[in-house]
Amino acid sequence: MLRFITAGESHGPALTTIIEGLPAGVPVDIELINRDLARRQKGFGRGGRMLIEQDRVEITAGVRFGQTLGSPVTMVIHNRDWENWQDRMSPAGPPSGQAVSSPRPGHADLTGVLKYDRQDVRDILERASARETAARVAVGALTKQVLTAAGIKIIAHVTNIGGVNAQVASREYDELQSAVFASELGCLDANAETQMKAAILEAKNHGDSLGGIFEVLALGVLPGLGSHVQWDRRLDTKLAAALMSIQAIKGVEVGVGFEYANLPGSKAHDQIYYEPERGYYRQTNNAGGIEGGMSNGEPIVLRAAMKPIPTLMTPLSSVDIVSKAPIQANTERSDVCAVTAAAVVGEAMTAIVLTEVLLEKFGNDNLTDLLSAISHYRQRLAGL
Ligand SMILES: Cc1cc2nc3c(=O)[nH]c(=O)nc-3n(C[C@H](O)[C@H](O)[C@H](O)COP(=O)(O)O)c2cc1C
Ligand SMILES: C=C(O[C@@H]1CC(C(=O)O)=C[C@@H](OP(=O)(O)O)[C@H]1O)C(=O)O
Repeated sequence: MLRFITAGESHGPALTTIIEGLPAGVPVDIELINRDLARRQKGFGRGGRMLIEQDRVEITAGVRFGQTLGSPVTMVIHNRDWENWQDRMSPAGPPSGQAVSSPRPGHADLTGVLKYDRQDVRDILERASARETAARVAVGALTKQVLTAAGIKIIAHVTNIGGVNAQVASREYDELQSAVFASELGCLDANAETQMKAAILEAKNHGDSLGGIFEVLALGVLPGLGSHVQWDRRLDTKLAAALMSIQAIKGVEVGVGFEYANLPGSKAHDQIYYEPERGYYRQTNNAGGIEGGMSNGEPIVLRAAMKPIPTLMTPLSSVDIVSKAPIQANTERSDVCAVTAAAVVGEAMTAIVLTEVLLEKFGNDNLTDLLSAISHYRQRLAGL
């Protein structure tokens, strides 16, 4: 079973993750992990923190001479900002600086202090912060190296920011990837991107914030990953949970998603065809590559909606947790819009889930056996 956890506070010394269940023999390219970490830091509308950090991964277990060993892999990403926070984040104390007593609507602050019996909102916001997603992106970039060996490619792009929608024509993967990498917002529509940037700037000037939507595409996915036989083994269950687990994600669609509600069955379902040299195929992909909780061999298409960033420089009303008097919410340094970063995290979470179900189906001891099992399965499906 592939599993991972992360640890680390936003302004603590480092983020750490342990991943267990990766096969031995996977070639590990650290620069590909660093490339995704750098992509996650991008995006017009990010706050001052991104000028401080230059995320790079350090692998401290489970990899030797550029290959996984089959043992748990540990990765560390150091927080450069820690240097500025050592007194306020000291594990040993004594407390320094003022406790934060003004919880922000939309953040974990108020419910966190109540649930965990804390008197300083910082005790909650440090871990609730999406800084943690840097560790997830490192895990995703590592699992992508298994997926690449199996011929599976993933890319995410931004389709909406603050109501400005991108028009996107379908393209080959390599073209998609270079267009996403070249765009400041990770958006495939240059005109929409200009309007999105103007909307972000306007929000910033008003002390406001914006959310949006990103789409994740997974190409080359074999049919039969996930299962219809149990609720928690369904691929759509796992992917929706993985995307929903990203801070500020409030909606997930598979394929045409909510649009299904407006379509009759005759227009909704992807009809099935067969050609000897191609096998089974569909001419449409409303299902987004998943039927009955299993991948069906068509591209997987997912969309996730992100709410606007909760920290506002023109703050919302709140209540002081000590005096209980009305107060303005805390105005920490903050992003104005982080949909571009969230898209990279979505790509990582999708990679992790697809790797999990791939390894569940074909075995996770070593890469050689994994690729043989995949090849045998492909041959059976091709009727050889
Ligand atoms: C990449 C990324 C960056 C974020 N940056 C900020 C930020 O700078 N300020 C902020 O208040 N929230 C930010 N958020 C959102 C909060 O982390 C999130 O709203 C909060 O943890 C509460 O969780 P919830 O929105 O899922 O309920 C960010 C989220 C992501 C995914
Ligand atoms: C640090 C990151 O994102 C942070 C997510 C975040 C939040 O509340 O979620 C708040 C901000 O942190 P800070 O208070 O240090 O400026 C963001 O910068 C990151 O993405 O690496």
